[in-house]
Amino acid sequence: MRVDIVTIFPDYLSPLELSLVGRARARGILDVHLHDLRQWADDVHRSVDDAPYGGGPGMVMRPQPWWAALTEIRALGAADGRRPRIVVPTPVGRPFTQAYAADLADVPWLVFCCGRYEGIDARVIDEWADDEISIGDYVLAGGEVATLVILEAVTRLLPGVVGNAESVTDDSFTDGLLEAPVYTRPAVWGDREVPAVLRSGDHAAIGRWRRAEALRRTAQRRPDLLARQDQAAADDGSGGA
Ligand SMILES: O[C@H]1NC=Nc2ccccc21
Repeated sequence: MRVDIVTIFPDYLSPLELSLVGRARARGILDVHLHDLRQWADDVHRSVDDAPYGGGPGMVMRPQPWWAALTEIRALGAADGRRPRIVVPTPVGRPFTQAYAADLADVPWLVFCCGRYEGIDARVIDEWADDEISIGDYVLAGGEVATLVILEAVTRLLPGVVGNAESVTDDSFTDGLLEAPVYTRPAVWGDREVPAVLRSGDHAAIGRWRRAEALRRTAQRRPDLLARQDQAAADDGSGGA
């Protein structure tokens, strides 16, 4: 997978050199290219923002640098007919979910546009954005952190990135439930003991315990996920969660 990221703060993306994504890059599974938006700004001050029409607080990112940047990046694929899927992380986007990550993991070339200020001129979004994605209902200062979140979730789904393929399929949200609690040695820590069933060696009982804990946790913390499960079950006629 090729990923291009356009930002006015390239250093903000340096975590992509570390850990899971860093290893995927070192192994050639992911090919990341960072671009400083300012290199395309057409004025001597390299300005990327301006006052919003209609007034209001803050500044808006100008169309010209984005248009030039995305035109040049898209042209990289012209020779061999490749076209990127252009993603704009934004608070007004579609919610990012595990299913959305799985969708993006199948795309050979992603381009992330990191907005700052009050956002990017709407004409850029209208013309160029294939996806507008929100990572949650809270306010960040820009799209860089959201791009890191989206890229980590997508990268771990790429073949060969996560050693134990099972840990990708049975983690939270993949089966629609929150994961059960996890434990490791020692068996007793202070006055707290690991649930005996997990040390019983009875894998059927362990599976039942984990499922019950996942359902209990999900009902307690994310009843919305259970409702989604029940609706999905109703749609395909099978039993509830
Ligand atoms: O405000 C944030 N909420 C959710 N997603 C975002 C993506 C880019 C910029 C800002 C946000």
